[in-house]
Amino acid sequence: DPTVATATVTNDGRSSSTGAASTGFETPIPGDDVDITIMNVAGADLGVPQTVDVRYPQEILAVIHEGRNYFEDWVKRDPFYAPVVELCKNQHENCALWAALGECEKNAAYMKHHCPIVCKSCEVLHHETKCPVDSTNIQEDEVAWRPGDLDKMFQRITTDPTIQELHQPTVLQRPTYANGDTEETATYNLGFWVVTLDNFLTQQETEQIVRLGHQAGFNRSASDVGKASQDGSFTRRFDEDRTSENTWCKRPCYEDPIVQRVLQKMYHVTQIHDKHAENLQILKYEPQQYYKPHIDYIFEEKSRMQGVRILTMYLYLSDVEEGGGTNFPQMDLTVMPKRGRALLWPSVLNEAPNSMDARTVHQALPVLKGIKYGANAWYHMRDFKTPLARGCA
Ligand SMILES: O=C(O)CCC(=O)C(=O)O
Ligand SMILES: [Fe+2]
Repeated sequence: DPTVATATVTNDGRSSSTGAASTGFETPIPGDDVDITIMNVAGADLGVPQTVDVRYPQEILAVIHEGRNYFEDWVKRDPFYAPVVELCKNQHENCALWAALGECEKNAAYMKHHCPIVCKSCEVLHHETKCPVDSTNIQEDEVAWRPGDLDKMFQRITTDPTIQELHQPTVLQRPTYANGDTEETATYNLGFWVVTLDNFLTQQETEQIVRLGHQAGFNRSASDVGKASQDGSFTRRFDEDRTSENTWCKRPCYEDPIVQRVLQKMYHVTQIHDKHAENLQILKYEPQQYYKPHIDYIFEEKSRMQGVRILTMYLYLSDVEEGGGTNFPQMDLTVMPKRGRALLWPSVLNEAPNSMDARTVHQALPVLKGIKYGANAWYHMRDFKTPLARGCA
């Protein structure tokens, strides 16, 4: 109803995975002499005392009451929670209000960590205890890219004589014109780096990865990355956004000698150690299957041990008779599948390599004829394999 004035309660801190960390609700009609809020010590035993908004007193007090029961009956008594009893507290005065307005679900990423009692989510603090991220502890050499390294990597890939000879890199997009090129003469567009390497994999290598994928077993892909919405915010994807199937190249696939050779080739090109990479994610698309526009960058990982995804190396493992291109809608660019071809693009900015490059939205267009096999290699800012082994990734 457009005539109803709304105010916005904004959870401070990070933006949420549901986009705006906000909830619209009615404010008193201007001129009303109602005090909007009264400060109250409700829930002072559960962390920061909670503001009781006079428009929702019952709801807020009910949330606090339930949260207290949860804390007293479960968290304090169940040994499972012992490591986090002291840590689990509401950290913001509006936790109860937000919970009453449904924010524990709508804005779970922020709420579960900052309002764990009213959201009944003390267990998430286990993760933080088990998987601590101390930014002062991160060694320079543990970071894949410092500002400027992204450009340096792509400059090297596109000029190194050995890479030229072995893989024939093609620049489809780059941030500025190369020396001597002009708008008229350039065979690429300007934008974030997009480079393909034809003949990156041999037929034997592609066939082996596909075989190992089948051995591991393909499953319908689940949500795992951020999806661009119209307002530029990002939400968790729904399964309809991705109809392909995938599997992960863990053991024994990861230890296969042919896979190890592929990983060495990837290192030769990227110069990013394999420990920064997720296990290859092997994909299979049958006719009509697709993956809607999304970004590979994951906001939540900024504060995790592994850091954000900085680079995607996508491997085409089959020729596709028709369709199945990888399309970058904002850049009007489509890369067609070709067996053995690798496609490289960054998810972050050269000057700020922890920050997302929002132009990198991409999709897998529907396969029209034939079967498409591919594989994602996602590189992270920091070591991915150690947190993976600890259950922290
Ligand atoms: O299959 C493709 O062409 C792209 C797949 C993709 O973007 C992904 O899996 O994240
Ligand atoms: Fe992707």
